Amino acid sequence: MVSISLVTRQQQTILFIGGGAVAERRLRPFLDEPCQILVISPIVTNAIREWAEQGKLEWRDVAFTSEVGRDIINFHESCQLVFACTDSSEVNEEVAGWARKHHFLVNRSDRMDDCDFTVPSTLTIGDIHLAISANSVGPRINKLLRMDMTNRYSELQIALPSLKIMREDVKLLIPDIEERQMFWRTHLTEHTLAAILKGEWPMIEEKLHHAISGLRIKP
Ligand SMILES: C[C@@]1(CC(=O)O)c2cc3[nH]c(cc4nc(cc5[nH]c(cc(n2)[C@H]1CCC(=O)O)[C@@](C)(CC(=O)O)[C@@H]5CCC(=O)O)C(CC(=O)O)=C4CCC(=O)O)c(CCC(=O)O)c3CC(=O)O
Ligand SMILES: NC(=O)C1=CN([C@@H]2O[C@H](COP(=O)(O)OP(=O)(O)OC[C@H]3O[C@@H](n4cnc5c(N)ncnc54)[C@H](O)[C@@H]3O)[C@@H](O)[C@H]2O)C=CC1
Repeated sequence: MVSISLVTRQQQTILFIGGGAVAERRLRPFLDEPCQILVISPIVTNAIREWAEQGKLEWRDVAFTSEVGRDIINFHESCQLVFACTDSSEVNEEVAGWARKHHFLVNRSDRMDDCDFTVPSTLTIGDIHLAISANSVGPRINKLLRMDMTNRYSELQIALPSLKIMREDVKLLIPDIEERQMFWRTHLTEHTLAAILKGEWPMIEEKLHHAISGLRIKP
């Protein structure tokens, strides 16, 4: 299993066949991304219906058939990701076969062993995006880990914006990559992280500012 981060494009279509609870959960993270979302399903959840009404996605209230598949190919050329999340294994099987014929990657909600990609639990702390895959150990473990990490790393949120600015400052002040790496290895250590997580960011921030000021006055 390889974890990668997906960057979507405005003209890319993410396709959902089925519009139940699982589709809603998988679809939600795409709402804020630059992409088109197409849902093919006779029935959808209230949330999906509302998103369709608000123009956040396109919903076609039809069952998946090969004719619908042809239509999708004609109008959505750049649809590389397909979520087969109906409550029928036969339909999911048919969708997966159709999608692979067109070289699309498939996620099947009923069979992890027939997925080209799976969906991890995710949490976002400022610019940090953490993904948790448990290789089918069970969604309970994913959820517990996610909640634990959310609590554990919440203090980082305060530090990240300043750290980002400091990184740019240091880049300018130390043009050499190896020297720069040395600077960060010295000043941003495991102990520093532990201190930030304990709520000591103001003190760490001052120390880092001091170290960066030292670079400015170096001959
Ligand atoms: C393989 C995978 C699917 C894939 O990616 O293709 C998969 C498989 C299955 N999940 C099942 C059940 C539930 N899954 C959830 C929730 C989540 N499941 C998610 C991911 C994945 N689930 C992928 C593995 C990811 C990995 O570990 O790498 C999350 C992260 C993302 C998301 O789904 O959006 C999200 C956690 C969100 C969080 O962080 O809280 C809940 C709800 C809950 O727990 O609250 C329930 C129970 C209630 C319900 O029925 O809804 C069953 C049926 C099991 C059975 O029948 O017993 C299967 C099928 C099976 O195991 O075969
Ligand atoms: N991976 C996961 O996290 C989980 C996976 N599952 C699996 O996912 C399946 C779906 O779960 P839910 O969303 O809870 O079911 P659901 O019953 O809420 O939704 C099923 C959806 O499939 C649609 N559908 C049925 N036939 C269709 C067709 N021919 N074409 C297009 N759409 C069609 C229905 O209109 C409905 O919107 C379950 O049957 C189970 O196999 C279930 C729970 C969790």
